[in-house]
Amino acid sequence: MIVHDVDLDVRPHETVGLIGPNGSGKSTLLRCVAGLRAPSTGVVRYDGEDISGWSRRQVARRIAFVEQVSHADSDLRLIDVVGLGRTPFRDPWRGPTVIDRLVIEAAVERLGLTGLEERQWSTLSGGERQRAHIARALAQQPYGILLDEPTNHLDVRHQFELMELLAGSEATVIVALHDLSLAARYCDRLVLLDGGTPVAAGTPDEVLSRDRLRSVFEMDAELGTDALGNPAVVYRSPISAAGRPTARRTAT
Ligand SMILES: Nc1ncnc2c1ncn2[C@@H]1O[C@H](COP(=O)(O)OP(=O)(O)OP(=O)(O)O)[C@@H](O)[C@H]1O
Repeated sequence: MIVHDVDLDVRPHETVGLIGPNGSGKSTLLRCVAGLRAPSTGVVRYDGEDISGWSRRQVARRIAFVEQVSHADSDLRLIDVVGLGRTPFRDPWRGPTVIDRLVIEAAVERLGLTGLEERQWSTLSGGERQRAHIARALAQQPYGILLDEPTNHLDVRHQFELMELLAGSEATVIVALHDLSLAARYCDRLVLLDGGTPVAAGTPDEVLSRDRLRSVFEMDAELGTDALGNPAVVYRSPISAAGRPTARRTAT
């Protein structure tokens, strides 16, 4: 495959949401942008520079990538995992500098992980591990952060805190999300993938039309606002194979 015809220009400091159904190509596209997967055609450029010949270290000095899966079987402590974010900048023959320590400490605090620094990785909950990976990405002090479903293990409060952190960050952010309301509320722009191809890009209002929610997500739904005036997708029901909503009762 797997992803094709992508022409995506992400501007500095922008928060771009990648949305699309399961298997639509979000993770694959993120891996290409992260330099972990070479596109068979086309190029990935950071600030106009083709990254195809770059080392992992060169990429990691610019971009942090928070992938979806995180293994539990590690004997590292949380602070060691967050500290990995400093690796691209570190002299391999020296220990962490004072700056490294301060940056790591700030990232731990930012993700609400203070007090868990010494905990073994295997004893952390899924959400704590996910937040530690995001702290590791912040410790990298990157120009850009790529995140693949970073809210999937987080409780509601941490989901919102993370999205506020990303939207308010100086870094350029590309984040794959399944939660369309979070995407609409916090992303400047959305790119909608379907079958490996971007089928729409623009502001949440432009992208999340009722027709697209129907044709791409197979949901009878629409983008509106919640009681507080924030963007929110209201779902009525899945669309059946016959093209009609399946639920008898529909939410308003
Ligand atoms: N290494 C691979 N070899 C063959 N097919 C692959 C490979 N990696 C991914 N795919 C396929 O490419 C398609 C896109 O996968 P991808 O993981 O990018 O989707 P996604 O939008 O991130 O999905 P999800 O929402 O389920 O996480 C899927 O059909 C997947 O099965």
